[in-house]
Amino acid sequence: MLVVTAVDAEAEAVAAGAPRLDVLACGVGPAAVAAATALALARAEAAGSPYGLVVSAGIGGGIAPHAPLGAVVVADEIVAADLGADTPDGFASVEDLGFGRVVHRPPTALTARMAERLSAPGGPTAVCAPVLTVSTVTGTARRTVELTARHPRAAAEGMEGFGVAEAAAALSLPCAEIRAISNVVGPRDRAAWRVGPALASLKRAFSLLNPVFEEPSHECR
Ligand SMILES: O=C(O)c1cccc(C(=O)CC[C@H]2O[C@@H](n3cnc4c(=O)[nH]cnc43)[C@H](O)[C@@H]2O)c1
Repeated sequence: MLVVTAVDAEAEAVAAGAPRLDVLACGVGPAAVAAATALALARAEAAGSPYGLVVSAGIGGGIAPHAPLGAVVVADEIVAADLGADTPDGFASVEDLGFGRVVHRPPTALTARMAERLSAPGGPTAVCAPVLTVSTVTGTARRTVELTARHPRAAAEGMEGFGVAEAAAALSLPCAEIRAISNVVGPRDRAAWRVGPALASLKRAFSLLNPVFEEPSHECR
């Protein structure tokens, strides 16, 4: 399997927890990761050693009350939350508009196994819920209210999951997403960010998840 992160610090945390996995830092935002992930997947396939699963991993914003700082969110839906049109009647997604998709669903059995493993004693607080992908980080109460009204079950926000999922889907591969919570989604407050503890949670999560990724049905090819 291939794990895709945005930045090197996230890739290092994943590799420290799961040293045998292929991990690639592909840049920030859905477009950067979609392009780099598609290239990596296509190259692996052309070389005769295709991947069987792609996982988007990194830090993310936690949506109250679902995901507190340090928690780990496993996506049961990977949602492009701002891909659409602003209209006088509110936001219309590209799916509403009839020319695209805004949700990828990871394999249910895989996300259930991931959540189960993370709930082991000594593991981080684990939540299985939709994770939103945005191109603009939420930084106001108004935007938070708007997003949570549209996605009441969502527990986290990041900037890459949907891009990774689109690349995986282009090669007919399953995709999963995992976010370790570094900040609370809401009015911008850089001083409240806890990036170090979130990276430690990400590392711990991947060390717990190793056995799941080595199970035959999700085996790296
Ligand atoms: O300057 C800011 O206010 C600010 C707020 C949140 C994130 C940033 C970044 O530039 C980091 C983006 C990077 O980290 C992931 N991430 C972490 N927290 C969030 C979030 O609350 N919403 C969206 N993305 C987040 C993201 O996946 C990127 O890789 C700056």
